[in-house]
Amino acid sequence: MLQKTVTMAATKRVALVAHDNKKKELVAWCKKHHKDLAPHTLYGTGTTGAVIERDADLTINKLISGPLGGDQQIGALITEGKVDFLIFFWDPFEPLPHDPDVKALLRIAAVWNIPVACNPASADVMVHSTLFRGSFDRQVPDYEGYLKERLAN
Ligand SMILES: O=C(CO)COP(=O)(O)O
Repeated sequence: MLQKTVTMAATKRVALVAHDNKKKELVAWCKKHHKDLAPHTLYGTGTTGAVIERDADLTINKLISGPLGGDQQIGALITEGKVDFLIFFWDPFEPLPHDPDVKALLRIAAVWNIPVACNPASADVMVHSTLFRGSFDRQVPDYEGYLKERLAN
């Protein structure tokens, strides 16, 4: 796959998502990192976003609730180049009716080389990294090049 480089701005776009059994853990993590998160643009699936706003006092651009398509909305934002980091505390113990959407979000994050944190430890590493705090270059699929190649065949 052809790749191109994008440079992330100092203000990051961070998507926050947690399954029901993980929401308390994510809220606690958001409170702990309030200062790290507050300057950035934050997105969240519907319930996660509302709970973070209510309990961690952060402003979240709230999408629709996960089981109704919120994971897919975050995936769409990723393909549009509008998300830089994904913090997704998914539940490793419980199958969910929208498991295909969860899998699709994790897949599209891998396709677009999005840093993903799935638990508090990996999210700690993420926000403490110099890459989160400064600007950084990331390789992403070169869609125009990809399309040109597909049309030539
Ligand atoms: O189900 C989710 C992610 O798969 C999260 O959705 P809610 O934030 O609406 O609970």
